[in-house]
Amino acid sequence: MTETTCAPVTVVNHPLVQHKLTLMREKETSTASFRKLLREISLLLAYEVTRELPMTNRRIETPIQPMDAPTIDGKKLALISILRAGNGLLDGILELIPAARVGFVGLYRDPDTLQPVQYYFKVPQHMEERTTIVVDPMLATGNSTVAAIDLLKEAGAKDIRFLCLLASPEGIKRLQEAHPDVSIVTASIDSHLDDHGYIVPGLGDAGDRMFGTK
Ligand SMILES: O=P(O)(O)OC[C@H]1O[C@H](OP(=O)(O)OP(=O)(O)O)[C@H](O)[C@@H]1O
Ligand SMILES: O=c1cc[nH]c(=O)[nH]1
Ligand SMILES: [Mg+2]
Repeated sequence: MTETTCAPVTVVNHPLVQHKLTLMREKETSTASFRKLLREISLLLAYEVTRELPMTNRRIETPIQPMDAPTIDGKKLALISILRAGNGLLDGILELIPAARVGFVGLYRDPDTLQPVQYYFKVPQHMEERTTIVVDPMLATGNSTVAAIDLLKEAGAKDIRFLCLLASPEGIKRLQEAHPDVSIVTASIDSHLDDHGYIVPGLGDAGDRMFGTK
């Protein structure tokens, strides 16, 4: 029997990330602070998720002499946010790579079935030519991420990475079974899911905490 080899799962253990994540987990943290921390963490996680981006050389002139210098071709990158909470990770990465193309997959998780319900889909053209980074702070059951990546692959995407803040072991297993080619970057793999599909210890509902809804 042949075993499927999965793309790597990277946990970003950097002290700055872990410190900010602890502040985000605390239930007394305000909506304003939560949003600010998510933005700050997104800049740090962007460093890891963009590590293997393809580079090209561009001819430039330094004050001393011409050289072929490495650059990222931002236009070849597609950043895909899973609405709503994905936007909290998107903004920081977009600030670092402003030329990136941006898409949105609108999904919410039905609280009873824990199945994703799609309400929006808009992605850049020529997805097959791009490196795609999908962002959503929470990988819980994995149903939302798997559904989003199903849709992105139907749209042509091939080279896909997934960035989240918190992952559950169940969500990682589900994503790896459905899409073993997709690498995962996260700030933490938490303990398990509770009976309502929430990550334990987690941070609660990321979208509600970002936007002050409930
Ligand atoms: O792995 P899953 O079990 O599918 O759960 C994770 C999903 O749940 C949250 O979104 P939610 O449905 O709350 O929508 P929101 O971002 O609009 O709040 C989260 O941002 C993920 O998209
Ligand atoms: O713990 C969880 C699970 C799903 N969605 C969230 O926002 N948090
Ligand atoms: Mg939510």
